[in-house]
Amino acid sequence: MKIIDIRDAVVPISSPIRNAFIDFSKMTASVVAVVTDVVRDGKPVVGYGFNSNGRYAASGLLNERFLPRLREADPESLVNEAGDNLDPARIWSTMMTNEKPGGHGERSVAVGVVDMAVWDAVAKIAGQPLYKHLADTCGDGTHDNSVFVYAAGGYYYPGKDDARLQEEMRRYRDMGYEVVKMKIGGASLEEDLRRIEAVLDVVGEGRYLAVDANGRFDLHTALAYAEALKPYNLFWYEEAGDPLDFQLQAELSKVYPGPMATGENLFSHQDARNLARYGGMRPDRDWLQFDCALSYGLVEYLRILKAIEAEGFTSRNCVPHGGHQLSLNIAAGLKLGGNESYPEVFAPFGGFADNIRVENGHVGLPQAPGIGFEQKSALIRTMRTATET
Ligand SMILES: O=C([O-])CC(=O)C(=O)O
Ligand SMILES: [Mg+2]
Repeated sequence: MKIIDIRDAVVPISSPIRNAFIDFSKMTASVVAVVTDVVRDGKPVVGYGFNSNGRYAASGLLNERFLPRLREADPESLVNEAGDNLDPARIWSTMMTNEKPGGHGERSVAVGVVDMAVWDAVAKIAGQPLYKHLADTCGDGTHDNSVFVYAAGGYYYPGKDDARLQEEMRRYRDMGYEVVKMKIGGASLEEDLRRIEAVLDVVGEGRYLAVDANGRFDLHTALAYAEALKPYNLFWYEEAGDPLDFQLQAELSKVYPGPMATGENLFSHQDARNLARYGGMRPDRDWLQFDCALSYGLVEYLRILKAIEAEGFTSRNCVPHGGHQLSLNIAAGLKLGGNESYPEVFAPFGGFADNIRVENGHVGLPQAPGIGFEQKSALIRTMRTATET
């Protein structure tokens, strides 16, 4: 078998929302389709990928470096020993030929989007949902039947007052989510505390609310928020400071007793290991949010899991950023702590299969082969139209 075509496109995932650091008015994503010569149900198997959210489309990197390397490679060098399926690790190494280590930048996004499409194709060719394939080939042979998910939203946008924020959170709870997440750090501490209390009026207790500062704070501000947030006993306090400021994170963990979360802007197993080593993160309560789609894909995520396990964490510490179905499959197949979900933002990329409801804060998984894009009609339509497949 072989890859016969790889197509990429840029799609908007823009909206007027704002976190503490950026607005999403011009946000884009890359979509990639890997077309194979394998036929299932009378049609060629096509794997799809996209690059999560928060980083812009990587078309320059894809078209100048990573896709030409795959197109120029001997097709046989990209398949497994048996020659009956793609080999994600070999494809990864081919893409990374002549790339120096370190300074991961955003090439990890370009590699990540292709890697997602490759795994989708691999599971479709294997005739299994990806979570089952992962459990069998990279896990312990068993998988979780449902995954903890929380509803991420609570953005700042023009004209949004506390009543609108409360309505949004009420909708998430009505959809079956228990834990909701809101943005902080885009307003004064006083205003954010008022917003937090408004949401607590809806969800009842701090353990149902996570807050996300998107790396906005210096140490002084991070500590001031920590002090103010402490009494609420929140689900977590996320990305207080710059993603690479491990000392800030470590200082914070000395004074903030509640759970903290970070890692969505670390894009390699080396960076993940540094966070685990030097960031003061506590395996008994903290959460690691590496997003495989932004960080060289699932091939690299397997290395990330190994690296953090060597530092005392387990896969259950991981609740990836991004709200996408690849992480959902990883969460079920490799037994992570859960997955993010965006019920109302980043459409059609946020959210899960159309016909699977969230119940008691957990979501089930589709049975169809692949990652499950075909079970989310608006998303597969967007991907097919963009790549004309
Ligand atoms: O607003 C964003 O960039 C998304 C984010 O941090 C998250 O989902 O945790
Ligand atoms: Mg975040």
